[in-house]
Amino acid sequence: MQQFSLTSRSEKHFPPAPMLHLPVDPAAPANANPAALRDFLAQCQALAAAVGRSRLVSITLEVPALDPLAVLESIFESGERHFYAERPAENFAIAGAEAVLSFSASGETRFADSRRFIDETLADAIGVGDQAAAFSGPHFFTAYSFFNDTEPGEPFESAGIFIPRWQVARVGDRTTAVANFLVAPDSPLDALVEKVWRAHQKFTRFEYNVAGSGGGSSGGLCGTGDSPVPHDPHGRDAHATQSAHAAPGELQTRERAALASASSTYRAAVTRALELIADGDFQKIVLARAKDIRAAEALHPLRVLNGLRQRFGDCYSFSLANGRGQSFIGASPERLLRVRDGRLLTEALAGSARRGATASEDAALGGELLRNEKDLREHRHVLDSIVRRLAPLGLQLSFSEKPGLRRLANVQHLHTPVEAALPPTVRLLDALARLHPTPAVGGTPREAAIARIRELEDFPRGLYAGAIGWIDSRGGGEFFVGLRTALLEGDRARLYAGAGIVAGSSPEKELAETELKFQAMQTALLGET
Ligand SMILES: C=C(O[C@@H]1C=C(C(=O)O)C=C[C@H]1O)C(=O)O
Repeated sequence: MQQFSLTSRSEKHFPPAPMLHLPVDPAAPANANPAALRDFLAQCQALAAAVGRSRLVSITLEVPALDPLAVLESIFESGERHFYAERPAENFAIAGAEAVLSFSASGETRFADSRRFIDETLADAIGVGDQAAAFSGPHFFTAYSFFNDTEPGEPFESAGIFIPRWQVARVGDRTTAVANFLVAPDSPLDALVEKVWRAHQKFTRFEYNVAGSGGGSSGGLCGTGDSPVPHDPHGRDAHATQSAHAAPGELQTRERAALASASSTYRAAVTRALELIADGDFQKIVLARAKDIRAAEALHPLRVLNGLRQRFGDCYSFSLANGRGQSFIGASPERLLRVRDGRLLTEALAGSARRGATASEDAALGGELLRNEKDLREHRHVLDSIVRRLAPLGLQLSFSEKPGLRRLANVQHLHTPVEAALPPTVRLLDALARLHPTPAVGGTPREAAIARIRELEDFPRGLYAGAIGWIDSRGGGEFFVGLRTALLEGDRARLYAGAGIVAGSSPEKELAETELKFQAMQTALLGET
């Protein structure tokens, strides 16, 4: 794997140089053999020699139907990076693993630096295969933490990007496989041919590994019974621990005390935020909690994910592994941004209520939410911010004046989709840099609220409420917000949930809302709670 450094060999090219495509059909019988592959790679090597540096080569192939999650689970190794995202209601899933090229950045320039890395990588990339196929070509799997900077020792960088060695994606009933590799002017050609040919064979006749996919479980309760002291991946005291060796609902006394104290810490933070709102420091702030739990055995991120994708069909079920044994998983309801065919899609999602047990209770709760002045105000802050932040880019946004409802298995939200044509001069990352973090997860005014989040929360957010997604070689891509999530390491999980606070919010109700939001992940990790 190569780590990219910003050497600025090319000045900012605008618009970016398109990726070079060679007119070779890798699926044609004449090409699908090692000798033809060798010729092709020799050609790539000549192109690498011409510029005096390695070139990223990306081969796209349509393959027989595959489930990308099953492929990733079959090949899963905890020492490798991976990215997985699926939204069943939109009928797509994408998986990628093993970094061929990676990049990280931090601070306020992280979006601009990422853009430069992507442009420079694509300027040197060579692609073959069906470019019209969905998810063809190299993809930049990307994660931005909530804050511009992360704290030392956090498992994910403040901006982390990788291009996977292999990628499998499904849209409807079509599956594409992409192999990416670097060809250096002096790469040993035979070894390269062998490696790429093996990958080709593997994905055209993929066999799932049903028995041993890495051990661990998607849940189960802890049986070790000793210390409920949380393992804290960030080296701080955790908010609350649910060491789940007790049956759900039967918390030990110490655990109950820890949960009660976490609850009162949260209520106190909300009360303080309400004072700051009354003082005019800001109008909205989103305050979150972290909850640490422990399972009976190692938690396998992809097995947990299988439960999430089944229960939350209209969310992004995702897993991001850092290759050092930690993964960040979730079922996020919130699209931050999608860019496709010159159109940008984003949304305001804020204002929450529980689901009802019956159709009439559910409809009544939804109706109340749609009329609730406090929730509508909370929602409006997000919509206004999206409009304010995107307007300077010259976007003409269209959205409806009144929000609708997004109904998830455990909770319902006020929802307003926002759409615009993207001017050719505006890039996905320009829009993302302006949108993130929206007041759905930060606050308004942005800077004043965000500064207080660090003060009022006593755990690092990391990727919680961050921006996670991918960018393709044509400038399209999709990002969602890191919500309804957990950070997994071995048998430990840290769950995150927050709620928007505005004048009129009640500490008790906000606490209940975070419990509701924890539920999705807690159930996926430990079974019914
Ligand atoms: C902050 C979270 O969710 C966000 C906050 C919401 C709210 O305050 O009503 C609703 C949806 C999300 O935008 C979370 O899930 O942790």
